[in-house]
Amino acid sequence: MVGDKKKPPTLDVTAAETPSSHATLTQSSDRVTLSHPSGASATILLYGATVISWTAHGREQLWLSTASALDGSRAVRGGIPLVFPVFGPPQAGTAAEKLPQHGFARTTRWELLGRTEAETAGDLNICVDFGLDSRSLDEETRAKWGGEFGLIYSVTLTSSTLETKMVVQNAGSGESAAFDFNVLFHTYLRVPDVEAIGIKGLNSLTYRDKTLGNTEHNESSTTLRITSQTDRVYRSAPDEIAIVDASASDKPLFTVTKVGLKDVVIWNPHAEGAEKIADWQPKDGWKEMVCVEAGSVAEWQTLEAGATWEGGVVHKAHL
Ligand SMILES: O=P(O)(O)OC[C@H]1O[C@@H](O)[C@H](O)[C@@H](O)[C@@H]1O
Repeated sequence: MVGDKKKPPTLDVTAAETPSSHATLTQSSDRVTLSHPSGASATILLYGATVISWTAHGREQLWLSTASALDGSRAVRGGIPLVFPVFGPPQAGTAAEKLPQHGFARTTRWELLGRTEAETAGDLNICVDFGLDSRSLDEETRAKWGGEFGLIYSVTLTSSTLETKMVVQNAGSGESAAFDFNVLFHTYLRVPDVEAIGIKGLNSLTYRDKTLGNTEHNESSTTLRITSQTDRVYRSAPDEIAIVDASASDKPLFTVTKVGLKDVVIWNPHAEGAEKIADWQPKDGWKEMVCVEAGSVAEWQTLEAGATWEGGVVHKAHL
């Protein structure tokens, strides 16, 4: 159950335009598109509340496979899929063991709750909220994970940023209602050339390398370069990660700023991984993307009955 206190006021989301600000929200049966007066935009599918497009500075900022299903038949390959309540393949012996990889949030249709607008530092913020709770899961999914939860997912667009924020509420009662969860924003950033980018902010962190049998390592470079298949979980990362163009004097491409989230996952399947992913197209699309995924995934987050957790990430596009 999504708590009423947290639930934003439901506005007239079908309104095509707000004349005073020239911000628009258009809605169809399967998606919502936000348009900002600067020309920036964001499109979110109700299926998985998956952001499938974010434009700023006149260009697409996210990578989306041209072979991705967008009809609700499987998780979207690209954009920003939501990972909840488990990250990766669930471990046997955990409460999430029967769930599919990355949980059910990305493969469940969410409810559109409403839209709000505000002005900060002279820029308009357009925010749209989506809700999902345990009562709206299908029987099969409910049988696989017992948590009584409410989620509110907010996507906020400004002229150059896209913020994604999640509120998790434990709607159960009694001591046995506590549940453990992981949450992660699986952002596929579009970059001009992945082998020319540098990722800054990870130096001296411990990471688990999934390409090396989940072994633990220490990051020794100040700038991570992607030269082969990369799949790493960096623990307790700093809140700001910079993605720069290392071939152009470290020109900033993106800044990813997390709030209330502990870890950062860096993933690029490279040629060998992309080949094995059925819905990955074009096959050499790995050259134009990098996943910089902020989340809390290295350890479980425990939420007691009645308690609320929140965390989010601001993606800033510099170009
Ligand atoms: O194919 P999926 O389920 O969307 O997952 C994509 C990738 O997601 C990343 O977050 C994981 O670290 C990778 O191990 C995984 O391959």
